[in-house]
Amino acid sequence: MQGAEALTTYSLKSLGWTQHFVRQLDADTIATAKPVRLSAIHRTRLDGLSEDGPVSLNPSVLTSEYAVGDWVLADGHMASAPLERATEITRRAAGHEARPQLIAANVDTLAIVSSCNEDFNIARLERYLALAGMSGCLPLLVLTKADQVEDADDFAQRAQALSPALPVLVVNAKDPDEATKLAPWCSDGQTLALVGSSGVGKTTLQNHLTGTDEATRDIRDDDAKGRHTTTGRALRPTLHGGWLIDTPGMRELRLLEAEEGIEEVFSDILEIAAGCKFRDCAHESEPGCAVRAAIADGTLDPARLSRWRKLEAENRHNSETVAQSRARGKQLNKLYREGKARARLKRGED
Ligand SMILES: Nc1nc2c(ncn2[C@@H]2O[C@H](COP(=O)(O)OP(=O)(O)OP(=O)(O)O)[C@@H](O)[C@H]2O)c(=O)[nH]1
Ligand SMILES: [Zn+2]
Repeated sequence: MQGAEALTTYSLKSLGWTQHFVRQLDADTIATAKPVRLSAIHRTRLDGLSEDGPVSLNPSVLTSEYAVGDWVLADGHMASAPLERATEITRRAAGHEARPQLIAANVDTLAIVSSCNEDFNIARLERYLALAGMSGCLPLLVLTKADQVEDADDFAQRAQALSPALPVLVVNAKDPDEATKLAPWCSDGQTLALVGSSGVGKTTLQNHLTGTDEATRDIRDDDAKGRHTTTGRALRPTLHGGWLIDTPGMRELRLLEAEEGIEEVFSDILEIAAGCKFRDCAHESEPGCAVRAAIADGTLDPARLSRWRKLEAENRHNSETVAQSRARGKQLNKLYREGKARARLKRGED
């Protein structure tokens, strides 16, 4: 390794290769397979990283079937279809058709970034948690701009109340030492992605984690390709032995078929609703409504109920306008269950 980035090689493990992918190969393939992790998807070409360094491959299926973070097997310059993903982040595509659009694959942890000020919004955090649940990624909550408020811990406590198991970090993203609090989630071949509103500090955190600032990043891209571009940088190595995925779509994720994720985040309400007299109770004016009773006796926060309603309504709206939603939904549910199982396994190992 001569310092030139193009010569850098990685072991499969450090690229994020796990048993999940090994299991998909038969005995013959394992010996000869050339696994490649995709780092950028172009119109007719795929960039990837292999044990032997960066490669450029020709797709064997539509390029829209591939996502940054996918694993493929290379046969010469030909890429196989993507291996079955461990996790999959999709969003509702812009425009009338509203197809599900792949954002990224095999992201281990989805960091939900919010600042400790105007941006802090419990309903939005719940949306992102639902999204993480649906994608199969483990959620991590990062509260930035701790240096700009007096009561950062208060924000952390309110966020923690969403789920006791949720890791919550409070940082001043501009401080490199504080940014390294995210290192455990992007070390040892682990892949991290950041979501959150504009201006909350995602770029600042990513630059610290990858050891680049915008200026040097631009210069390096000029050097490598002879033109100014950051498209090759969708999958970037961190200083800690892991990966960051940052695609344009990652920044504006919307809910898609997130029902299961919503159910998980609002499981307390669903448990209460199980006690309603009518199975299809709308919790409006029906007799024997356990949800309204819980609000009346103070066990359920009415604001939380209305956030749940809003999210459900929005999700229904999104889902109805999505063509192919059923097939995709089934596939997502499967991934979601696998992700949950994997998450449990991981927690057990800690
Ligand atoms: N004081 C303080 N400033 C911060 C912090 N995090 C980010 N900023 C500043 O907020 C501004 C926006 O930060 P970015 O990292 O560009 O935010 P972003 O989330 O990448 O925004 P988009 O690129 O629009 O998605 C910059 O001026 C940062 O220096 C923080 O924790 N404390
Ligand atoms: Zn009810």
